[in-house]
Amino acid sequence: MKLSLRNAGWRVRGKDIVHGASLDFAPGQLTAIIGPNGAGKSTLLRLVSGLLPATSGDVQLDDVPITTFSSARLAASRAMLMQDFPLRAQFTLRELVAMGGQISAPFMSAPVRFELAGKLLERVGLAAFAERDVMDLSGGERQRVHLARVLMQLEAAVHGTDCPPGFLLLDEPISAQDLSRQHLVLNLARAHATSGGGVVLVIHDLNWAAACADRIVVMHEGSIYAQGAPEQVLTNALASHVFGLEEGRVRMHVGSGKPYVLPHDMIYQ
Ligand SMILES: Nc1ncnc2c1ncn2[C@@H]1O[C@H](COP(=O)(O)OP(=O)(O)OP(=O)(O)O)[C@@H](O)[C@H]1O
Repeated sequence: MKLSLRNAGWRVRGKDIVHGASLDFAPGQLTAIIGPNGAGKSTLLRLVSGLLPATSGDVQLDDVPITTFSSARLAASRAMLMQDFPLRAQFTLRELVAMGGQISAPFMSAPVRFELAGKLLERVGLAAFAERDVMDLSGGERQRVHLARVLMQLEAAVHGTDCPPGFLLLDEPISAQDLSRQHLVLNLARAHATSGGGVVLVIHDLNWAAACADRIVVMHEGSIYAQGAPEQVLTNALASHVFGLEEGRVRMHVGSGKPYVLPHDMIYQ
């Protein structure tokens, strides 16, 4: 399965928020989208998901416009973790995660659905809270239960088959996580790619982007400014032009060969 933007854009109130975006997302590949606040990253991801219809160009799954897909086929093909994740109803964590498969795998039996939900809760480090009310979670825990829910959406759709899962679209999935859970979440994203699913990740932390991505896409003022392997893209020239950092902030990590960024000299008085 291939997910593509073809010269896609979104315009509102006479302003191009995203314009002329052309990108292909492949199974097995993890793409990180980086860029300053307001650059259009979340809008681009919402276009990729089909949740936001493009006002110009096209978004395609296997060369077919995404707008023509049934909701069940779309739910099986891609799942999106939003930046904010409001919860208005009272469910246990297991129930919420199990609901992730309702549209993508409508014929899965309840016992199988609940068992798979339990396994996903284990993977996001929340097994002990499976029967707890979702309203009683911390911000970081809530973000991870929603990650389990979107993983459920994709994995339930291919459960018991040899088919790879669909595209996992994550908008700032580590924003509420401590350092070890950041690692856990990004490892889950990587595992999804290793199992044959595609991953597209909006992320502010340039060091995590460089460490975990096969490809970095840089958004700047609504356009795709650069794309490629982390070491090709994350240069001093880019850090200075796009992020306004002083020259010399980007270094190469000797062991991994990956770039890393030191945003400032830390001065303590
Ligand atoms: N409905 C809307 N009407 C007008 N402007 C909008 C609308 N939605 C988004 N924008 C503007 O579009 C720009 C891009 O928004 P977007 O959320 O895609 O940025 P982003 O790169 O994800 O930013 P951040 O890093 O701050 O999350 C912002 O300047 C935002 O204010």
